[in-house]
Amino acid sequence: MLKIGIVGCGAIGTFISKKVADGTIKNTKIVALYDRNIEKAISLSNIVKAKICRDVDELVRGDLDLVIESASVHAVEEVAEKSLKNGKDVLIMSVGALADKELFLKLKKLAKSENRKIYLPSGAIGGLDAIKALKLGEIKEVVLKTTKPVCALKDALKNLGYEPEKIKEEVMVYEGDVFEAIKNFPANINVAVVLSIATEYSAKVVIVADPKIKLNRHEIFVKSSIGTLKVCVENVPFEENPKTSALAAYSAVRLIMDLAEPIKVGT
Ligand SMILES: NC(=O)C1=CN([C@@H]2O[C@H](COP(=O)(O)OP(=O)(O)OC[C@H]3O[C@@H](n4cnc5c(N)ncnc54)[C@H](O)[C@@H]3O)[C@@H](O)[C@H]2O)C=CC1
Ligand SMILES: O=C([O-])CC(=O)C(=O)O
Repeated sequence: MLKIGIVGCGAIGTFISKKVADGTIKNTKIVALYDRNIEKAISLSNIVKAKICRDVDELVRGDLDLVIESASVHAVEEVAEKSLKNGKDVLIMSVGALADKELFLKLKKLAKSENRKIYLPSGAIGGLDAIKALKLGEIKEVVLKTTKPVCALKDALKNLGYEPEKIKEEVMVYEGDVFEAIKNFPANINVAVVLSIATEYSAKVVIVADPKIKLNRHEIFVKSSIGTLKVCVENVPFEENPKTSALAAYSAVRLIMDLAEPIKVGT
């Protein structure tokens, strides 16, 4: 039985928990929950009957095997470091935090010394299986173009001085490197960082706000000496959190299911 603790009981944390509760993910139990908004932890505990923890320290000290971070980029350092130091594997959804190379290398070193794993799901994008193989050649170009409805980008746009309600036509709201992208769109573009980690190449990122689109679209372009990959995913957003694509949560569910599979499909 795989015992899981969840930090961040929002759209993704709740979705994964429901898939454990309904038996889609077998031989697994959610045993501990933490959310800085206690109401979120309480409503999730009504579904999975797990212990509600006061803080991350209490959660990582518990009897569990895997901690899922589904909170925010700001939570990653504490959750991952404390999980690994307490002998737990960690699955990170807010991969954007790892754009900080120092943090990435610190956690990698810690996972190695503690003989633990850090899992980074493909999240809301596809093609990482092929991209990891393309990386064995020479990567020449990596581009991610993300188009989301204005409402999904609203908070970030306001911080950047846009008036989201005045956007009536599609508009490019960002073009630049992955570091500034995740700084400005921390809840929208984690996928650019996972792409950069997989390719070990700083992706060029373009973000478009489109008032007419209903889906979250990610267009991925990777050129390597081995070949070129073009993938376009069009994701249904979560009703509870339109910033997040359902595929991101399904990808984590799949990853957890695969931990127990005797046959591994794909790279
Ligand atoms: N890797 C990927 O492809 C994707 C990653 N994400 C990221 O996954 C994370 C979770 O996404 P959602 O479930 O949609 O978000 P959400 O906003 O629905 O839920 C996040 C929950 O975490 C809690 N929280 C936030 N900061 C916290 C902290 N420091 N400590 C404890 N609790 C905290 C909030 O109160 C909230 O209940 C976000 O960072 C999001 O940006 C989302 C979509 C795709
Ligand atoms: O869910 C998505 O479409 C992508 C996303 O929010 C992220 O990468 O942060």
